[in-house]
Amino acid sequence: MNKPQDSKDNKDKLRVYEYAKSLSMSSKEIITILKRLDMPVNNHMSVMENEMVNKVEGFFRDIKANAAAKRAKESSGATVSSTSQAPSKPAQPKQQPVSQQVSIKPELEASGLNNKKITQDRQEPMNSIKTTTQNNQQQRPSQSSPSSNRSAAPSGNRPAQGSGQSQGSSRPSQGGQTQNSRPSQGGQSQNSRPSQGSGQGNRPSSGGPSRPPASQGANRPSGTGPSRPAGDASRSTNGNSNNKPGARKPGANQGQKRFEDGRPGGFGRNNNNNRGGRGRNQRNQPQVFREKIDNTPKKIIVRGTLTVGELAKLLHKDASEVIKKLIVLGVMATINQEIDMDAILLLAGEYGVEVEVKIPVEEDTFETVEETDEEADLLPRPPVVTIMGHVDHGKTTLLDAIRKTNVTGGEAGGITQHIGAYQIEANHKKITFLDTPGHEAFTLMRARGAQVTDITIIVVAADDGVMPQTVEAVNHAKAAGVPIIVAVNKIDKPDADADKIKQALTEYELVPEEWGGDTIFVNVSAKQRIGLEELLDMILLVAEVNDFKANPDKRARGTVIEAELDKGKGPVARVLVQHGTLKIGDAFVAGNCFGRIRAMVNDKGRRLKEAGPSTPVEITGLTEVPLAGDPFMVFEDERKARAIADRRAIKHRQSELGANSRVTLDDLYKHIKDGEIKDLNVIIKSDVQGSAEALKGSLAKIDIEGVRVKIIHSGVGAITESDINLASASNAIVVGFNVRPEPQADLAAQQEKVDVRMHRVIYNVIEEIEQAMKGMLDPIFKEVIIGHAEVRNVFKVSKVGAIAGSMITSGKITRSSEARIVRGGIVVFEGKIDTLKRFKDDVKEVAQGYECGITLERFSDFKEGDIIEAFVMESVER
Ligand SMILES: Nc1nc2c(ncn2[C@@H]2O[C@H](COP(=O)(O)OP(=O)(O)OP(=O)(O)O)[C@@H](O)[C@H]2O)c(=O)[nH]1
Repeated sequence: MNKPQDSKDNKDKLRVYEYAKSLSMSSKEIITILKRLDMPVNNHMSVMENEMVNKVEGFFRDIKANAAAKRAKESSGATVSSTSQAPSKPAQPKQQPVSQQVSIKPELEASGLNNKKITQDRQEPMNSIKTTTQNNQQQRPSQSSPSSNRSAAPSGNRPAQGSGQSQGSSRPSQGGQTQNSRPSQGGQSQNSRPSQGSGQGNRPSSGGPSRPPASQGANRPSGTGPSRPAGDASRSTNGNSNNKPGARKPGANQGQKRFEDGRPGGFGRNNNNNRGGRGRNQRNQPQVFREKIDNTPKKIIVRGTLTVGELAKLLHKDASEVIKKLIVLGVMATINQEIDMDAILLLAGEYGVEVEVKIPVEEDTFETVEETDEEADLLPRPPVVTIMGHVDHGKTTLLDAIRKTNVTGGEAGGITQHIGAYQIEANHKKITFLDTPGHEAFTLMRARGAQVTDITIIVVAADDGVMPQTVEAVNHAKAAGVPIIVAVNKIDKPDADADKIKQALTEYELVPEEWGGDTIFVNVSAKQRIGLEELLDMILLVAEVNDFKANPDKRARGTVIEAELDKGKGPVARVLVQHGTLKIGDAFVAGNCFGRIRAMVNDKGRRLKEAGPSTPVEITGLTEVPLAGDPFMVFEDERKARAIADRRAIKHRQSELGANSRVTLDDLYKHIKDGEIKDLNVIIKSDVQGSAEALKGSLAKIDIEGVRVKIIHSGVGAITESDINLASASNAIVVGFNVRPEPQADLAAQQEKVDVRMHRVIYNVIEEIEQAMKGMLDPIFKEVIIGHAEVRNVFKVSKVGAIAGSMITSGKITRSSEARIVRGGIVVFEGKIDTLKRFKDDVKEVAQGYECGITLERFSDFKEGDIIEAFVMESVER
């Protein structure tokens, strides 16, 4: 076994890299620290003198004073803990050089219980660990270096030395404790450390014996273990092994118990220092262990993966203890390794700790993140209703009638304010109505990604009938998947014919309940206020069926309904709170703007302190004016809100420049192939109803490899902005048959990048769509170079610009080809050939070996020596 001298030798051999390894640190880090401490060090092979180790330890101690105290506390009395540990770590191939089977603690050994090798299988199930850089964890004290260091320090600085101590008895300095701790050392003594690692053979001898085994084991508070990898080490020691690292590790200490002061029992083998002293004392004196206080938290909050160290901290555990547990669970991880959520949950479960997983939302694009709430947190919320219908059918009158008749008693005195939406109460339940009737606003919002409406009311004048905008409204509501209630209005009129309306709407799949369908029809007179209550009842019924709920107990999210710059108040936004509760003082982002809620007013002109789900409010406190349909969300503070708004603004500008994601016939095939599209949404506008119907019928028959055409709207007349909005909101293309887009629609189509196709022959429409679905639409063009010319002279001619007197050096140049100017290998211009002349005559082409004069469109900066490369675009099969 180890003799003191041996250990000493070993000591001397401790290298920076070994020391670093023992601390789970990189050599570079240790070197940096040494340099900072003015210690002489060259590279990772430099020898770590005691003094150096001491200094490093001291350094860590200083900066980790708190952690040290904590750890010390924990480490104190523990009893030998789980057997678990010791597994060999097969899992980490990288690191583990040799098959290491770590033997278990001495005690166990003695009892003949250990020596279990933990096999890989154990680990297989959860190989969650992402990185495997380190060596054996066991040896590595999870603890971060500091801790280990600390321990090490006492022990005499060399972690490795531990073994020496192990002997404990023999080595005074070591303070018995350690014995195990540094197996490696032990090993070393005999062989050099490294070697030892592997060779257990040696170890045993050295280490084994040296270890006062059992006894020590006994002493060793396993508790300590945690903090010190040593604990592990010790185990290993016994057994054997690998320990190289272990050896160095301060771990050694671990083996030891910690003193009350929290320090590891020292080993300090060599050292003369107090620590060493202590170590000795330790042995001789009755050791006072601290009682272990279980300060395990009941619940921890996890936001994604954690490193072992971070998890240990959250659990108020020593990292090495956590590492051990993980090993038992089949996860090999070192302190700095990240473990995934499964492993976190498993480990927390081991400690009986509840885990709340809070994955942070992708905050910059918060509107795309769907928050899921616990069912228990959800409370019913008022439905949000939009009224749509044909012009003059009474939408505004109906909205006003509802607003006036159903103001709650307490708020009757309030002055009605236009804030984009209002709330009424019917049967003690609230209903929110959006103030802007019509499907244009509805679909515009939807095109901007905002889905605020829960229920739509389609108003149809009983004296007029189903009109084009009625149909549009129905299609817009259907495209949005929002439930429809039909309000047959103006039934007070003598020529009102409600049944005619019902009949007409059956064509659009709106069949009244009394006729066996599932659409609710209510006869009303907005003007005479007839049937309003029934209408409200029906709204509440639909709301109940759909079970609209929200969690009021979280930060607010919603949508901007309107916004404007008010002369007195500055930027104001009318927002509909959809989730959570909005409060005065909340910092928020609305679209690309941000602010802090200065004041909130409801539709009755009342100031509110907070607004829950489905509540429309007008807010001030914005820095800029957002857009209708912009998403709105509250953030922790204004600084964060500003940063997010800024990033959104930048991204918005970038995406405006970039390509759009809307489907077009040109890229339809790609979308189909990628499985992104199952239906091709089409809007048809035609000159007469007959052709629209004919087109609809023909397109409906198309079915190419399971992909079908879905007509989401068809109508007669020019293509309107509303059609474009619907297309944009529904990712549809627009087919115009014998019609043209209105100027506004044209503009909107360009802006929204909606594909609009105009045709005069039905067959062409069908063929084009079929071809697009098959990916055979347009030919692909490829460039074919037809010749080169070299510029020999440049003539400047007023009015004409520059003429390049050139020699055709290869192929030919034609008048209809395109050309690029190549100067020194760099293309300086590309464009069309303007003129091609031989002497004074325009020619169609000039062949190789002839001279000619060439001018290009919009280019006159020829230089002698330029190469003119002529090319044409030729179509190729897809
Ligand atoms: N007799 C009768 N007239 C009504 C009724 N509802 C609305 N009106 C009248 O119909 C006309 C149009 O009503 P609005 O409420 O402006 O119709 P609208 O659908 O909002 O019209 P736009 O805003 O132009 O789309 C007005 O003159 C109303 O007075 C009703 O129930 N009975």
